[in-house]
Amino acid sequence: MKTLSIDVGNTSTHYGLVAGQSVQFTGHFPTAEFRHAPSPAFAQKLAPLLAEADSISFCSVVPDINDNLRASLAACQQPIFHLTCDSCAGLELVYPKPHEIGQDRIANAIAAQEFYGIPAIVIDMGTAVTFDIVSSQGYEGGIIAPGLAVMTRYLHEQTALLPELSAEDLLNVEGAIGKSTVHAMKLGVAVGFSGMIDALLLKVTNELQKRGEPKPVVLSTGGSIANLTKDWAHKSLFVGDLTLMGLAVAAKRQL
Ligand SMILES: Nc1ncnc2c1ncn2[C@@H]1O[C@H](COP(=O)(O)OP(=O)(O)O)[C@@H](O)[C@H]1O
Ligand SMILES: CC(C)(COP(=O)(O)O)[C@@H](O)C(=O)NCCC(=O)O
Ligand SMILES: [K+]
Repeated sequence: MKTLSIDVGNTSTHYGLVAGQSVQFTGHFPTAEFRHAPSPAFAQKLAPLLAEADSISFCSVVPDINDNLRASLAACQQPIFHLTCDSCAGLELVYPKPHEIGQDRIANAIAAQEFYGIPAIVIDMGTAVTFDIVSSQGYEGGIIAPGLAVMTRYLHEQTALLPELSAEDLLNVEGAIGKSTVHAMKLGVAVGFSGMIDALLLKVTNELQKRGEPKPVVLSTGGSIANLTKDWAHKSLFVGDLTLMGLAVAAKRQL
C-alpha cells in the first residue's frame, strides 16, 4: 500500500510517496502558495504520485491553509486522512493539552515509535526547531526553539548594518574570532545554532537518564540539518523523510 504523505510546514509543504520506510518522489512546495487560494500547480506536481497512491495522509501546522490544500486535492479519488491529536491511534499523548501539539511533531513521534524504537528523541529543524520525546508511556512533550533561518533573518531585520546570510554561508565556518561583520555573524549563527542543539540534547538526555530510561535513539530531520557541523551529525541518525513516514503509518493505523 502506498500513501501520498503531505506535511504542511510554516515555510514548505513537503510531500512524497511512502511505503513503509521507503519514500519516493519527494518534493517541496512553498506553503505560502496556498495562502489565498487552492493551488493548481501543487495538484499538477502531485499528479504522477497520485496515480500510484492508495490514500493521502496530511498534517499541517498552518491551519489557515487547510481548506485550500483540501480544495487543491478535490479531484482526487483517494480517501484523505488528516493526522491530529484525535486521530493518532497507537500513540498515547501524555500531555496536558494534546490539541496544542504540532501535528508534524505527532507524525515524527509515530515514525520514531514504529521504525526506530523507544525511548526516542526526535529533532526536527524546520522554521522552528522541535525536540520530541517518545517513551514507553507515549508522547511526552519536548522543546521548541528558533530555527536557523529565523535566527539569521531576524538578525538582519532588526538591525541597520547586518546583512542577511544565506544557508550556504553557514556551512564550514572557520575560526572562532570573526574578522568581518559577515564572518562574525557566520560564527554567531552557525556555532551558536549547533551549540543550542547540543545543549538542548544534553539536557533531555540527562533527564531521561535520571529517570533510569534506557539510552534513547536520537533521530534528526528537517532542512536545516546541513548547517550543523559534521561532528554533530554523528550524534543522531538523520532521517530526511521521517515526518512523511509517520504520516503514512498514522493513516494505516486508522484503517
Ligand atoms: N536542504 C536544505 N539545506 C539548508 N537549508 C535548508 C534546506 N531545506 C530547507 N532549508 C532551510 O530551512 C528552513 C526551514 O526548512 P523547512 O523544512 O522548509 O521548514 P518547515 O518544515 O518549517 O516548512 C528554511 O527556511 C530553509 O531556508
Ligand atoms: C513548532 C512548530 C512551529 C514547528 O513547525 P515547522 O518549523 O515545521 O514549520 C509547529 O510544530 C507548531 O506550530 N506547533 C504548535 C505548537 C506546539 O507544538 O506546541
Ligand atoms: K517540521
